[in-house]
Amino acid sequence: MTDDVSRETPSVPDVARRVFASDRLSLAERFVELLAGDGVVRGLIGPRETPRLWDRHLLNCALLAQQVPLEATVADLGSGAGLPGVVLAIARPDLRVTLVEPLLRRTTFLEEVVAELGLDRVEVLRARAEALHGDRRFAVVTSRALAPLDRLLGWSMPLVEPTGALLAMKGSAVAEEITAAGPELARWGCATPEVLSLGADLGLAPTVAVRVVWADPGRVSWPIAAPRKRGGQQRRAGHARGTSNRRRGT
Ligand SMILES: C[S@@+](CC[C@H](N)C(=O)[O-])C[C@H]1O[C@@H](n2cnc3c(N)ncnc32)[C@H](O)[C@@H]1O
Repeated sequence: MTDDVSRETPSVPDVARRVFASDRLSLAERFVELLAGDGVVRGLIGPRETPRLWDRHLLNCALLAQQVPLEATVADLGSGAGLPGVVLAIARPDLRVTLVEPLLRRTTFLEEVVAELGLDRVEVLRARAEALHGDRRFAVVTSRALAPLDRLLGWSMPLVEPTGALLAMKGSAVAEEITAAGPELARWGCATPEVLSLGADLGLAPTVAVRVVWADPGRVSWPIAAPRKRGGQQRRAGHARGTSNRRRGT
């Protein structure tokens, strides 16, 4: 860390008052403090991110909340320090959020954050996404900075309910990712992805997300099996390796 990087908690921007309900804003502020403090000290957030915790992290993750149906179950894959999962839980207390993260250092931080903020509808699972295949399904499966879309489909779609959606935060290369994922989208039986540009109405730099749903929800059977690769063996998604590594909590 260079000396010129401020570790001070950034102050709340005015726009945050329009993004978070008044009774949830203090939780968002506390989460920013935790990220700027322990999150940086424990190496979960780069010190250079501290001044932009609101703009680059909290606010754009909160924009995703508008896209999640009422009282939905949400799995946030590769949650890291809680982005976007913890922010969704703060912004939308009606949601049931499962934070899925394989690294102990990160799940320990997540459990502390959940306890400190009193987020009683949030569970922390120390697991890789694949370890939940065949075991759990969710209305919405979110992620940010986890993997390119083609790989994300294989990790996420077995967890998506027939009428649910994958909702991934992406960067400006989203169109290229969708093109590259063409064969995987077809193989999994997904509809054409929808690209969302969020935040313009609030004067924020656009946050880009992609939503992927099943093309034919009526044909999605359970457990959702990985579709056959040309010339390859079909394998049951529910028997993904790593299940023995799945643990609740730390
Ligand atoms: C680049 S970080 C992104 C963290 C957070 N989503 C964010 O945007 O700040 C990717 C995270 O995904 C986790 N991860 C990697 N492979 C995974 C998998 N197969 N299933 C679930 N999480 C995974 C890593 O441990 C890491 O915490």
